[in-house]
Amino acid sequence: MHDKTHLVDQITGHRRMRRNRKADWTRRLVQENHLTVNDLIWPIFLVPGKGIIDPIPAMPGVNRMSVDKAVEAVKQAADLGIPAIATFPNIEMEKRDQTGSAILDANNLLNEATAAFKKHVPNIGVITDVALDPFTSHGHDGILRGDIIVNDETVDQVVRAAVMQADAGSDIIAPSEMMDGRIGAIRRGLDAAGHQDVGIMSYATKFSSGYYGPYREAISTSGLLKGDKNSYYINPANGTEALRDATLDVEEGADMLMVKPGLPYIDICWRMKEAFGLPVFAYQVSGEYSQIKAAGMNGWIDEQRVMMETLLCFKRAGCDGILTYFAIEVAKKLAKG
Ligand SMILES: NCc1[nH]cc(CCC(=O)O)c1CC(=O)O
Repeated sequence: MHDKTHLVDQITGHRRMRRNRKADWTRRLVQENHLTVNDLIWPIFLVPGKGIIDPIPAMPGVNRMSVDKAVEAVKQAADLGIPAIATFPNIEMEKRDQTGSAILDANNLLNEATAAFKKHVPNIGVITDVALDPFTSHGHDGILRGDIIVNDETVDQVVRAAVMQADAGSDIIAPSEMMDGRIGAIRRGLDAAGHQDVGIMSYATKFSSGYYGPYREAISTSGLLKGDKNSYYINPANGTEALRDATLDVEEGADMLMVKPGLPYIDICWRMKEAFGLPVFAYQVSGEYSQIKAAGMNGWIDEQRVMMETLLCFKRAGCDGILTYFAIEVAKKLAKG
């Protein structure tokens, strides 16, 4: 018997957390959260034309694709077991105008792509955005009158666009433009058009964030945008206001909720899951992706490790899934085990 009492023994007594961490098998046994391919939604960028795979400089590894190439890529995503994609179009400049009228073209790039995916890759879900920013000459998500983004007029247009997107085959409408009353209006519009089965994933809490920079390069809105989006996106300082906004979306009929950006707003993910019990998704946005890529490419962090870690953290925070530009890479990694 040795009588040498370490100070630590007096403090911990019988409580030793490291027993469960001592071996790979104990760690696997007690792991609380897991990331699977079923958690992934893959956002993709579309361009007009044929045979185009155009790298986005600010997002290494991410391309803008013409519809034919996107069909091939989406087939690969489906084969890997990814449940859904989310599409964002880079519309020709000459088609952009003050009101984003090209969103009401039934055959616009977005709708053309949806129809192609539904035809050639029927077993993957297609999620489409109804924000006007890819279609406006000023890069704002709504209709600009003077220097005001007009709410109700924008909602009317968004509803018409949502019905057209559903007509083209979209499975879930994901409105990201943060106008008031849009979820209820879209729900009524879809139902009136016979699209009762088309869901709504609300970008319920979309913050006015600097993390969207690379995305704006990807769809060529960065050079257009005058001012900021502070009059419709949420102030990054406000968590309770975000919950209130999401509450309205739930009352108006949202089927799923989204938090955007992801990691810096992970407290909101948790609060939303606790508050509503609805499926909650995080959007690991372009700036989050590019940060990880850039640091990885410089050898400053282990990119693969941080990629997997961040996505697992979303699961721990209560998310049901993540929109991530890493989706294909992650799905391949998970398939290898
Ligand atoms: N409706 C706008 C929209 N749709 C998708 C993103 C960002 C996605 C990303 O950064 O990955 C944004 C934000 C913006 O440009 O203000």
